[in-house]
Amino acid sequence: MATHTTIGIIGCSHVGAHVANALLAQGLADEIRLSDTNEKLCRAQSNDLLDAMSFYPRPARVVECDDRYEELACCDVIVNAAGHVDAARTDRDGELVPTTEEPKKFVRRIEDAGFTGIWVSVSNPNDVIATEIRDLADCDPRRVLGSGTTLDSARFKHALAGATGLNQGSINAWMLGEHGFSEFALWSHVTFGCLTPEELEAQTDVTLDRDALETQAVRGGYTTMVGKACTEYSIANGTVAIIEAILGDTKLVTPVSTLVEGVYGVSGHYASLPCVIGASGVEKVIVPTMTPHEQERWQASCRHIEENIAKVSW
Ligand SMILES: NC(=O)c1ccc[n+]([C@@H]2O[C@H](COP(=O)([O-])OP(=O)(O)OC[C@H]3O[C@@H](n4cnc5c(N)ncnc54)[C@H](O)[C@@H]3O)[C@@H](O)[C@H]2O)c1
Repeated sequence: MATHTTIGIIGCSHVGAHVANALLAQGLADEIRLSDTNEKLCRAQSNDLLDAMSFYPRPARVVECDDRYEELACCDVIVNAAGHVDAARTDRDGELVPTTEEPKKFVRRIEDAGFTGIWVSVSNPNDVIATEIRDLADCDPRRVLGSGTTLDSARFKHALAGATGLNQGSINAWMLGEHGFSEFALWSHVTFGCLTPEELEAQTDVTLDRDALETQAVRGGYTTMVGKACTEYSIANGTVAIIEAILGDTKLVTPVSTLVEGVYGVSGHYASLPCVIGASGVEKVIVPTMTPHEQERWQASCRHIEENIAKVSW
């Protein structure tokens, strides 16, 4: 673990503020640097977090940086949660044009000010924005990752736990491809404890409706969105799990959006695959053996990301 950990957060509305709170609640940061173009919001979030300091396990500094992005260059990790979630009311692709405008305003400024840490991008469309940040930073791709299907894989486990009555922590289940409607469940690698879905069905009275469970994972965010116009708890905790793996160099294996290079015919942009996360960021991309059907779905999902990338420029 770095001796003095400083985490930057760009965009401190629902997601950014929850990331900050979760980091402080877990005692993972010595300093949090908040940036938001909405200065009133940035001040309010800083003040609210400082008001909570008595209840966190250890003291930390919270620094309000507004849009003075260079002040984030000293961070170990920068979380990008700058976005326009209102444009994603029915589909994350709604944010394609407004949210790809944002990294152009800060990535080069922060890199040129000497940032050498890891970018963890949460903003949507997640794979497009992560590709953009890496292109703008023009850096080792290990230094840039998107939260990708971290959240969707947690949603898949939520659905599977509901269907089986088993604890989510005993379920190993992955959504891969785009963080969006084209993603797919890697059913060939789902396990309950050490049982395959077929073994579980043979030994219990559980019957898994695979299509319905996958739909719950893909569409589950919109159950939350219709009620509160954002999603925040799961993504914030998932992002903090990634940050913890970077700070602690823990070699966590988790699905994140990473630069795809020659995976089942796909190259040149970000999409989610299982990755080993450590101090350098994405330290290894793991390519699971996919069935022919999963390969087709992976390629179709990546085509959707490529079509979106072709619609914007940076
Ligand atoms: N990857 C995931 O699983 C996941 C889950 C939930 C939300 N999201 C995405 O995360 C992003 C944030 O979500 P939210 O609900 O907090 O969105 P939001 O629209 O409520 O807040 C975005 C914040 O970013 C700020 N901002 C915009 N441009 C900025 C810039 N250039 N510099 C600094 N601040 C800037 C805005 O002022 C605003 O406060 C959105 O893109 C959303 O779609 C991703």
